[in-house]
Amino acid sequence: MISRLGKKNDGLVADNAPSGQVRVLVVGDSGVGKTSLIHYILHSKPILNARRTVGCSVEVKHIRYPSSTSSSSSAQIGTERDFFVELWDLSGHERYKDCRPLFYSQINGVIFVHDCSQRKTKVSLQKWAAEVAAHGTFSVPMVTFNAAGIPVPYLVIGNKVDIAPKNTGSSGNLVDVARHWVEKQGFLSPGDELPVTQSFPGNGGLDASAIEGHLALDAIQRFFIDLIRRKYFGVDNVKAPLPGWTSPPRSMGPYHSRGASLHDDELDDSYTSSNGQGVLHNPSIMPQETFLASGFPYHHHHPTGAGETHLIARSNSIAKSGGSSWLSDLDFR
Ligand SMILES: Nc1nc2c(ncn2[C@@H]2O[C@H](COP(=O)(O)OP(=O)(O)OP(=O)(O)O)[C@@H](O)[C@H]2O)c(=O)[nH]1
Repeated sequence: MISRLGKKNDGLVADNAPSGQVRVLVVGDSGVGKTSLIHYILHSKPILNARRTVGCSVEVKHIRYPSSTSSSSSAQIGTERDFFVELWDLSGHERYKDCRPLFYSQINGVIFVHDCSQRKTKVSLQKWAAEVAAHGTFSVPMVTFNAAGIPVPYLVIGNKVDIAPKNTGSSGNLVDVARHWVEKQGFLSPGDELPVTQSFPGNGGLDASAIEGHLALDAIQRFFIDLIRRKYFGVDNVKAPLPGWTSPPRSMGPYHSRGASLHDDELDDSYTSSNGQGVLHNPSIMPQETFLASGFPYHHHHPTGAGETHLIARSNSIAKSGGSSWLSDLDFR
């Protein structure tokens, strides 16, 4: 990836080295799909064999800013800079509870993930928020603390909507869920037959291109760009809504004092985007608090033991160096 950086692009000269980096923690209970989500964010396609994370794994996404999703008013004419978004994928397993705080350092943003098919993972987000708030150090913290009790923006992503019990009028059956989603996209009218292929095991197959649009990648990109803007451009886009999202009236203010937590009823206060790509909650407090839904039909196997990804050596090196990350070579400030 690094070799691609520094190319001239439409007459705009980018620096030879990335201009900076933001760090995003991705937390939530074991098995909610954090690794799978990160893979999708990076590669725009579902992962084939998600493996349980050992300790912590870090993936890096390259973003060119101003990008096509940034607002023109914020763009600096004639400049285009490269940034890295570090996605720190923390194992949700209890056995790593004690070592996790080692990774809660210099955080620019947090993505909380829960599994829509298991309500307790949503309730757990309060615990996760408290853990990050108690042990984290934050880069460019806000003066006030938000609903999660942390001083940096966060996203909440409800994953596995494909297998979650629905309040959408469908039965919760995978094919029904896919039909509902395809209808929302405008690909199908109610009553039309859902095109299925034999490529998807178990249910006779679903069209992959329809499935793969279920996470609002654009909203996530905006979140990353907002973090970059906060850190490097001093722009705090607290109240600006994402384009294409409608917002119901809401009385809650943008921030809560420290000690506040993510409440279940807040997580339930949902509405749907006008482009139908996801579910977004709490619009009045965007982008500090943005709620998305995602889900892709997966094979269900979550290997343990021998199948685990082995990143513990890297994790240890972070511990030994007293918090200075092996990713420090990516921090080009
Ligand atoms: N049906 C469905 N399964 C999913 C989805 N996302 C992930 N999975 C499956 O859920 C299991 C766990 O996914 P992971 O991405 O490893 O979960 P994790 O949160 O990283 O888990 P830990 O590493 O233990 O913290 C895997 O079998 C995935 O294939 C989804 O959107 N829908």
